[in-house]
Amino acid sequence: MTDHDFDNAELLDEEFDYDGAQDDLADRHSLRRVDGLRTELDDVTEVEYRQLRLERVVLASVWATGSQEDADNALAELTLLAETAGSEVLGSLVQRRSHPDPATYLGSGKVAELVELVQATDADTVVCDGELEPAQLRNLEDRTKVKVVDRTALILDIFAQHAKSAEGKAQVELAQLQYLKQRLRGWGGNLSRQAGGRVAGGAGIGGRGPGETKIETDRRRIHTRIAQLRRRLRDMDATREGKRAERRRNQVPSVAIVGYTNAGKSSLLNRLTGAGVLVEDALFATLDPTTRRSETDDGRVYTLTDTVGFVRHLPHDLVEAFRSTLEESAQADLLLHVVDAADPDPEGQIAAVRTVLAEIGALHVPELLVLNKADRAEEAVVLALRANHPGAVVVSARTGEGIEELLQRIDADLPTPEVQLTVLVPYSRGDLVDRIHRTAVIGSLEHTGEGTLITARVRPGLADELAEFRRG
Ligand SMILES: Nc1nc2c(ncn2[C@@H]2O[C@H](COP(=O)(O)OP(=O)(O)OP(=O)(O)O)[C@@H](O)[C@H]2O)c(=O)[nH]1
Ligand SMILES: [Mg+2]
Repeated sequence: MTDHDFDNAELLDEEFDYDGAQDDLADRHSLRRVDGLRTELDDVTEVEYRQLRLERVVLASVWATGSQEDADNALAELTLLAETAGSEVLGSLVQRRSHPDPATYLGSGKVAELVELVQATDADTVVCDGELEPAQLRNLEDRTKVKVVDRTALILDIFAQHAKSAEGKAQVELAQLQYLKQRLRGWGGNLSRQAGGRVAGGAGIGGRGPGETKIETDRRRIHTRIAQLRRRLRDMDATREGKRAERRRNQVPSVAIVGYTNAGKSSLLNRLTGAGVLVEDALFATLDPTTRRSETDDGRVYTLTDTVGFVRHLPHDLVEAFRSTLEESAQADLLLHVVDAADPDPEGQIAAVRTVLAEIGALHVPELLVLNKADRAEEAVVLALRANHPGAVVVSARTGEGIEELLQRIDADLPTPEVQLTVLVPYSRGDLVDRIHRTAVIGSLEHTGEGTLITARVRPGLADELAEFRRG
């Protein structure tokens, strides 16, 4: 169940309750098994999300373009990703070269250093930045004698740990299977060769997905499973689309909160609506979209949706799997693009987010840039960002600074109702008057002997329903 599962009547008529999202964190750290995945295909597709096991990792990265600072930022982000996955980062190693080595990712001298680093730190996993070829992973495993995973596997692993709704879990499993499918040849044998070694358990990063050796024995079944997941996701999307259509019919404008992971999207939703959504200083805390209702000063209702954060080089399989979730943003009336102004590279984050927005066809939606964490950001950085992005609003979800201005900007940027009319609504139709209050911009309102006389700007759907009461 996602938070989308409310109906429109509820949306218009009731306040949302506290939804217990704060308990997410406790949930997330406990043992979980995905329901509904173990029916027909017991032997291959049983997916177990094991209890978070702290892994001892070292990071390896090839730095091809950009400044030293870019390289440092990239490594800091990889560290944060690894920690989010529950690992302890023991060391890292960066190599400057124009291309990764086709056989071993790092050049041979660096591979020798990596082997030493693994031994010296007693690490059990190497995480390489970027997306590696199966052969590169295999060769590095042969040399280091520990498990080697890439950035894509790491992100998939975080998503697997964080997925909560049935839809989110299905989406992550689909992405994991797509990723594994391309790497079957490279993985299975390699890991079984190492049976008895430290990686034999198959737990931890890259091992939390579908079991590799079993999968290798039946590739066809992966395809069956993928088809099944696709079907299931299509059905779920149909349900979601039904709700969206309902909202469109009632013409409730929607605002989607997008932005880089950890930018403060959930904090902002909480600040704007008191929603009680999980906030965590971790990457990809939010995977399931949460929708809350809000109101403009003149009482028009709109929805605010918080959704999964973006990251540089978001794995393509994940974007594909999460397409229907992400596409919600493409259908919004307004995007609040939240930026962490205290991040070392906010412009890089903005660019990465826009790349994903382009990929999901959301560039046509009006965007309001929100520079968040103003309480922590350096003034010079905020000034530079404002100069580059005129129209951006500076806020702090933490202190509340700028929130009033933001609300006003949302008001102003929401689509305004198009149809100007005067209606005389009989007292028996209080429901219509109520909807006018909630969706229209009211010019004047007067109680007369025959009913309520209202002059207002309303949206076309409501104008149609009011046709018989029009006086002008
Ligand atoms: N100092 C400061 N910290 C903030 C502010 N807004 C959010 N944070 C912190 O930033 C971290 C991430 O906040 P979230 O709201 O979970 O960010 P998110 O964008 O929803 O992150 P994901 O769901 O993981 O993509 C948390 O530790 C917040 O407390 C702010 O205005 N100032
Ligand atoms: Mg969030």
